[in-house]
Amino acid sequence: MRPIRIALTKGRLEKDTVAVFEKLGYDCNELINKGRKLILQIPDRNIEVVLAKAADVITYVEHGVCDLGVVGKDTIMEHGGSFFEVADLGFGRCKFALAVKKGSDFYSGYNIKTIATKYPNVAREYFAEKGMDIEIIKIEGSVELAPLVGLSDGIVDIVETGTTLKENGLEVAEDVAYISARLIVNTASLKLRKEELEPLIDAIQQGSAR
Ligand SMILES: Nc1ncnc2c1ncn2[C@@H]1O[C@H](COP(=O)(O)OP(=O)(O)OP(=O)(O)O)[C@@H](O)[C@H]1O
Ligand SMILES: O=P(O)(O)OC[C@H]1O[C@H](OP(=O)(O)OP(=O)(O)O)[C@H](O)[C@@H]1O
Repeated sequence: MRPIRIALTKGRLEKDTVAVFEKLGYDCNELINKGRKLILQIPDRNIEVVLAKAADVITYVEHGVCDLGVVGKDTIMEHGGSFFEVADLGFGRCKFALAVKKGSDFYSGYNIKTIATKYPNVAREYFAEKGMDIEIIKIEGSVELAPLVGLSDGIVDIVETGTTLKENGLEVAEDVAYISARLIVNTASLKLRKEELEPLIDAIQQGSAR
């Protein structure tokens, strides 16, 4: 049988995830000195770590080629999927928010409002719950630009420190959802490799507790 495989989101969540493994005493040499390598070994635990883009972490876990995944709640909310979310790891904290130009009232007037966002499903669901019709424009990055140049009335985006909003004359109108890194697990793996996975899930959960 292959080693237990964990898909890890590249980028902002990477350092904190590796810190959890280090706290558990795992040999993280390959992870720390990874270069351009994408599959890395934690040799003393017979664990393989796969580095992937956030949405792909879900894909690898859903297909069962990875047993576990570390991914932001933002990605889970946007992409959904069939897996178990087993732990809130408490790092990668930020939020989804509706933001507008400073001093403007998003809800004023009767026109259909336009939202620019990298997260169309999250935005659609948020306004659907309010029973509000909106137009969504998908943007790939630097979403804060959209209301500034007149493309949209507001944005639904990730806010962490609030610096990007502040430096661009925008402000939070409403908080949409709390975000943090989550541990996800393939549904079949949890049954078939229960004896290996349960202690590992518990350990990662404990290692992530501050
Ligand atoms: N300020 C932030 N902006 C974006 N994501 C953040 C922030 N703070 C924490 N996160 C979390 O970190 C995760 C990874 O973010 P990161 O920017 O590294 O990758 P990404 O969202 O896929 O962006 P990109 O497409 O630019 O690679 C996010 O999914 C989110 O859960
Ligand atoms: O509240 P802050 O601490 O300023 O962080 C929030 C910013 O960080 C993210 O952008 P990212 O850096 O991933 O770039 P992007 O806009 O190209 O997605 C997010 O989309 C916001 O723009």
